Amino acid sequence: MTSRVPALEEIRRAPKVLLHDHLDGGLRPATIAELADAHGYTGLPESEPGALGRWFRDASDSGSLERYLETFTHTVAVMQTPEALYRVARECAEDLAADGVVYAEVRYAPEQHLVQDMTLEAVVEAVNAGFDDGGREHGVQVRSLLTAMRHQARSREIAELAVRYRDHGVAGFDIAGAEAGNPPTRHLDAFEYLQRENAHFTIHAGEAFGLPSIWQAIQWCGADRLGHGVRIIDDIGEDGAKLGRLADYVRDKRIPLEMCPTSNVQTGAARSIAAHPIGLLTRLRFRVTVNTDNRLMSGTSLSEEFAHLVEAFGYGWSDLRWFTLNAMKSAFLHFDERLALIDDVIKPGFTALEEAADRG
Ligand SMILES: O=c1[nH]cnc2c1ncn2[C@@H]1O[C@H](CO)[C@@H](O)[C@H]1O
Ligand SMILES: [Zn+2]
Repeated sequence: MTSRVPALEEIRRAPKVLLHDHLDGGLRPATIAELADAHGYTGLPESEPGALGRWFRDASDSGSLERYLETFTHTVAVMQTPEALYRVARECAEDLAADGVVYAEVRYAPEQHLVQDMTLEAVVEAVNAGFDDGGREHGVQVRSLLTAMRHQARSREIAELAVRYRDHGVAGFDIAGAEAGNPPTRHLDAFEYLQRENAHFTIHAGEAFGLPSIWQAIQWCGADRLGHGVRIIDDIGEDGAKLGRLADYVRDKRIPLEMCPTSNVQTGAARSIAAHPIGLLTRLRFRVTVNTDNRLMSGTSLSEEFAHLVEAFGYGWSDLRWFTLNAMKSAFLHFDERLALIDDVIKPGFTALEEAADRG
């Protein structure tokens, strides 16, 4: 039986789409502990998996993006060999499938995995193999997005890497890291190159910094989607009555917002889930998508993010279907492939759940 108010266990069965999830933010605590042991990494704050998982969540609850990002030192430290990357990617696919995700774009920064002299290509191939094998075994399609770190200077090189692997598991490009002081225009060269190559990219913008960052990402860099984009709210009147020119542009052009509610509460970009701009942006029919950001640091899953929104805003099955269709339409996948997933997987899956809810 399915209920009218979607319950967590039912949401898990819905065919979902995830566009914003970091590979190095989604490891299983037990895997971190085992890899640390195997590779002689002694820097972990806790050794027992349960305590380690709690440590990541608590340490990420600081209200500051910079402090949130410090926790990645530990996950990146244990992802420095092809075997470790393969395992982490394969388990990621397994965990997403267990949560009912049918299509995912998972991102990571290849330049952070070169400590033991792997080449950038070896990094990409190890992750791709993990996604392929895990995806095939558990029934989920996982593509990667290659991230360049915004405080570093390798974005052009990483953009070229993304183009080289565009037909081999890599769906696009992204920049991430501390936003304040590192505007997207620092990487204009990479974005202009990607545009010339007809390639897709998203930019973390409007998370820890406001409208200028979003404006640059769209109007200077040409981003297809916005990572977070929560601060677009600064260009919208209190009750949504009046949109500024940038907010109008984002809505008119249907620019997808990759929203990550729990992560935003942890980094201080929103006060609570109930106070998260996703409520207003959804009412105003921006192209909102729901995402996890970092399942480990936020102790979450896509189903749990949906369940939080159901609780805070009273969303029903039709809203969850709408978020999912928004995400699938916004994926960096060819149009015919998006359509096939919508027609063959997403719509029938949601219809079955909705019909069961009507009968129940
Ligand atoms: O919400 C976020 N905002 C900005 N950067 C992030 C966020 N989550 C993770 N990373 C950064 O992206 C890198 C590659 O995956 C991570 O190592 C982390 O530093
Ligand atoms: Zn992110």
